[in-house]
Amino acid sequence: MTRHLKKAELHCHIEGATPPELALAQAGKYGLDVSEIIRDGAYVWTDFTSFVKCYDAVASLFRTEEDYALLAEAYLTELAAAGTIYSEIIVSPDHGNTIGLGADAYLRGLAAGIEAARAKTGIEGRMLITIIRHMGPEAAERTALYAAKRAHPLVTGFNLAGEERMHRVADFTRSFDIARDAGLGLTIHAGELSGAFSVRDALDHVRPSRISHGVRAIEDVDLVKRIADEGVVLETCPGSNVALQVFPDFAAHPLRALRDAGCRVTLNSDDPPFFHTSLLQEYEIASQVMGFSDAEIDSMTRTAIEAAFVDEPTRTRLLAAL
Ligand SMILES: Nc1ncnc2[nH]cnc12
Ligand SMILES: [Zn+2]
Repeated sequence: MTRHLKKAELHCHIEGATPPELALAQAGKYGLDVSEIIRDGAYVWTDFTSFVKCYDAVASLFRTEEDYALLAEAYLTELAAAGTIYSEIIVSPDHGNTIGLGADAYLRGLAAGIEAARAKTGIEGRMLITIIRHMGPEAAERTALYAAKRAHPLVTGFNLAGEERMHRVADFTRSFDIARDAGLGLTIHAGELSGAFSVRDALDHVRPSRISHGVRAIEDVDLVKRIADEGVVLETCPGSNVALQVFPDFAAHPLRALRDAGCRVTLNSDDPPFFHTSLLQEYEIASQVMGFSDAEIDSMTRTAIEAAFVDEPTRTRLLAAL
């Protein structure tokens, strides 16, 4: 049991945290048919491509500042009930723009939800603006310029998500330069759908302090050593990886091997209801299926706080809370 352990996560896509019941309520609110994407109370997808389609359809059910506030508050309140003291949500102002809400209102709504959850439970939250690979480098640069304006103080980081098999990290270096110059923390989805070369690309071209997933680095022993030597933090999401068949099962997942090789690893939920998981369940899997001790799990939580994109007084306070 890990319910008694304090928890922290660095990697959850906020629209991907929508429970199907909330998606159904949102669809009812706007009179929309979601029978193509929700069946028997579960999201319908079969591979990464259909997952992204389903994700985008769910995102389109959130149309106002209040909708986004409700989503963030509900998610963070659930996390806090499971003992979570810190969460970074990955946000996409492009979704706000697509729906006609606009990026500022999108962030304001999410921030209101984070603040409401903090007021109720004490959980601390931050937002990482993401660019999306399959939307291409030009769209990414526009989003980076928007992120650099620091539209909300709770925006502290910058990520690259989306279809990893499209484009190379080198295509997005300008975006990352813009985000870095604005003082945002950097992380990149790599080594999830593509192999070790993709992680190497991210480290060579951007040098982020963290890699989102990074688990397929295990295919290259020299790269694993480099990650360990350079102290790069891996935001691992085992439940997501098994759901997307990156690995056939938890026994084949490299979390233990990466940790044993000296890599700094953390536990994360990614898109929890899509992958039939939750942060609590990721902790449970680490404990009950992968056999990590409570002390080993605590050290992953500590690593998450050490690598969090927060100011130093907040980090000190969070570390003291562990
Ligand atoms: N697991 C994932 N990988 C890449 N992009 C994503 N966007 C939402 N979930 C994602
Ligand atoms: Zn992700």
